[in-house]
Amino acid sequence: MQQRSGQQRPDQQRPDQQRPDLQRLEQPPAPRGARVSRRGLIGGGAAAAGLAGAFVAGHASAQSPSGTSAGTSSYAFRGAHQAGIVTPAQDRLHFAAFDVTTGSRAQLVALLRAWTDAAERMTRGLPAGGGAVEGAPDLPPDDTGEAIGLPASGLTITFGFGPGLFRDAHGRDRFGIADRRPAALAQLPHFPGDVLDEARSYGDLCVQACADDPQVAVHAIRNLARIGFGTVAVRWSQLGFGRTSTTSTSQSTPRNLFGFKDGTHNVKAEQASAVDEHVWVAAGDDPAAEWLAGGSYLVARRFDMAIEVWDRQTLGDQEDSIGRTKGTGAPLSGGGEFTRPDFTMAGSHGPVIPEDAHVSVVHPDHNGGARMLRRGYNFVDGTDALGGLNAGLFFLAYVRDPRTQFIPIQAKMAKADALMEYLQVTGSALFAVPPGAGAGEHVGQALFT
Ligand SMILES: C=CC1=C(C)c2cc3[nH]c(cc4nc(cc5[nH]c(cc1n2)c(C)c5CCC(=O)O)C(CCC(=O)O)=C4C)c(C)c3C=C
Ligand SMILES: [Fe+2]
Repeated sequence: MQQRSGQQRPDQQRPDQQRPDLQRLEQPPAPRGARVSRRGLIGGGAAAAGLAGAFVAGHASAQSPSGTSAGTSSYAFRGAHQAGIVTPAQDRLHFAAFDVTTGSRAQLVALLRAWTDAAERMTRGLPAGGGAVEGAPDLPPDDTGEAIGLPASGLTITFGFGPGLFRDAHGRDRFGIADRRPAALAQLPHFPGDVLDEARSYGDLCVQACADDPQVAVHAIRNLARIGFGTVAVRWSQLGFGRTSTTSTSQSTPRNLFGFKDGTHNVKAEQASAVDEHVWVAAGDDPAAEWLAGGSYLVARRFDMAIEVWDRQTLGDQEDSIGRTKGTGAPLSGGGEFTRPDFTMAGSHGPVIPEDAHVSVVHPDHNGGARMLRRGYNFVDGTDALGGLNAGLFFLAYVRDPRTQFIPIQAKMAKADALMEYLQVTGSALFAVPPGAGAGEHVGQALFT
């Protein structure tokens, strides 16, 4: 780590903000055999369910939910862009990468159609199919049932396509779409500090399910995996909690497991021109892949944190590694959380924000203006053999072009970022995220027509 500046830091100006507690709703028990939706079970019957459904269709959008509390809100599945990108980041994540196990293009397209239908239903708070308990007793139910009685919980389901969908490991065109592969969709390079586990990396398809209730997110992935049986197989999945980003100015900034506010200076939904410039692929960006216009690229990287080592560092060293104060998230050059960092301000041993501080290394001013929409989550996957936490940050970022917005910054981080001393990357993947599905379309339809 770079020499500490030793300078007294300017006062912190903004009080710390607390995240509001999740509101949970008390659910009445479901009458046995009743033919009502998940929403019906919480809303007092089928009439309420119908009303709620109409409200969803009429008013919800990917950014603006219908409903008033975290539990009952829902986001429209269909639209120009997929939900779950600029949508205010929900508190829980279940992310899954799938390998396609069929060689049949028709089966793959049928799966995308079935996934679209199920995703649209589940994001409205409905079962994945007709219902968990409404079907014939001699058939497996077409919904697994663990979300009966739970509201939509702000669920969004976002689909992506990995490089392997276009050509297999032997270079074969699997589904007649190889010539439509976006030029930027290749496996990410190996970065110094990557200790990749193949079983936590790559994938032909991905599904990001975000919700305010973990059971709703898990239910979504489980049912999509069930629907895909015989066509896809789960390659890996990751649970996350405590979003580590704000994607809307309406949200307070959460904290990562290093204890620092994360997501302060992010691309946010309300900044329409920044979203257009840095997140959405535009028509003409890639002539071979016009189907991706209105979509984005998703970088997924699992960062294991050396939590116990970090916890033994002094507060000053932790703050120097980040370049911001731990309390308010203000830059070390002073002001409040949203004050612009002054990288030229001198301390007694160099700049007051050290040159190897994370925010200095990754700041757009030091990276040709490159920005990204970060949407990561904390994870704790139990403890290791020594009793240390298997914990970290599941980094998710949406960019218009990973070759200019992610790869150079990650490469620079790997070489020059003080934070990397406490991080190891154990999983990595890149996906092209198609635009939103219009009425009657399945997700990714333009790629197959
Ligand atoms: C390659 C991109 C990035 C990776 C990988 C990354 C990992 C990572 N970041 C933190 C903690 C923080 N990051 C913060 C800001 C920040 N991070 C990136 C990029 C990557 N981070 C950017 C572009 C920014 C914004 C910089 C700016 O414009 O000012 C912050 C500060 C608060 C904030 O602005 O969000 C923290 C804290 C961890 C722990 C981590 C991997 C585990
Ligand atoms: Fe960061």
